[in-house]
Amino acid sequence: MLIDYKNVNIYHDDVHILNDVVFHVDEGEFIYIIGKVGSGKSSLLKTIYCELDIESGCEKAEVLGRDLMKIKRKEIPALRKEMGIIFQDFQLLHDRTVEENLKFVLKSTGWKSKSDINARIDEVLDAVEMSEKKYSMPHELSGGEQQRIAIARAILNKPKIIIADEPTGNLDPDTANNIICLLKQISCTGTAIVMTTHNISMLNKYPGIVYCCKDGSLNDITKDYNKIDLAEE
Ligand SMILES: Nc1ncnc2c1ncn2[C@@H]1O[C@H](COP(=O)(O)OP(=O)(O)OP(=O)(O)O)[C@@H](O)[C@H]1O
Repeated sequence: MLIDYKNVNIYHDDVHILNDVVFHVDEGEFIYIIGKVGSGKSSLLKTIYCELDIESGCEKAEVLGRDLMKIKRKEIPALRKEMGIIFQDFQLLHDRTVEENLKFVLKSTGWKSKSDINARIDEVLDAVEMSEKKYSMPHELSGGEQQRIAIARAILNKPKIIIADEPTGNLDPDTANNIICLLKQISCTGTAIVMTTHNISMLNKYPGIVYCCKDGSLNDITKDYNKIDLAEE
């Protein structure tokens, strides 16, 4: 199991955000986290990549074999290296080309060989169908293209999990559709995708496991998500 949370409590300072969270992720799973604004979706994701601490006393909080209640600060970069993280606002470096954005990540995660670096960059750009934009600057790309590059960056180190916080939040419906389709294809290669979204129409189009944050709880609603009024979420 890649993520194993049992009765995890999530706080911001003293404010309780989610109670008794039970959350599991296995290889290749495609997981949506839905819920209203402020319901705790991003907070849950932040615990997974250790931006938000999990306090001791929970039953189990494991990500990629690490116990998040015991993990040390210095161990966090190695854990993050094993996951890809994608944000709504892409977060590319705007002072350099697409190729240099990708090279920067590879070099800072220990890649040394120039030929390996170049080959991996070509592979990921091909995977997201952006080979032609290798030498473009981020500002020369559309929002959807920038998100594709952010996905290329996230898969550089062949992560076991991709965490995506509203990856289609800034995109028009067609472009959003393409991005979810791309993430779905990536999940078919064995990488688990955990994604927050307000884009409920995708849930039918690209089925997956659906969790909902509501009233301080996280519930697996996969079996009945189309029976509840998702227009509210
Ligand atoms: N850094 C912070 N410090 C204190 N409280 C925070 C912090 N970040 C978020 N919160 C609070 O935690 C709650 C959950 O926020 P979170 O961002 O997880 O919600 P969300 O479901 O992701 O919302 P959205 O759909 O708007 O992204 C909100 O009440 C928010 O105000």
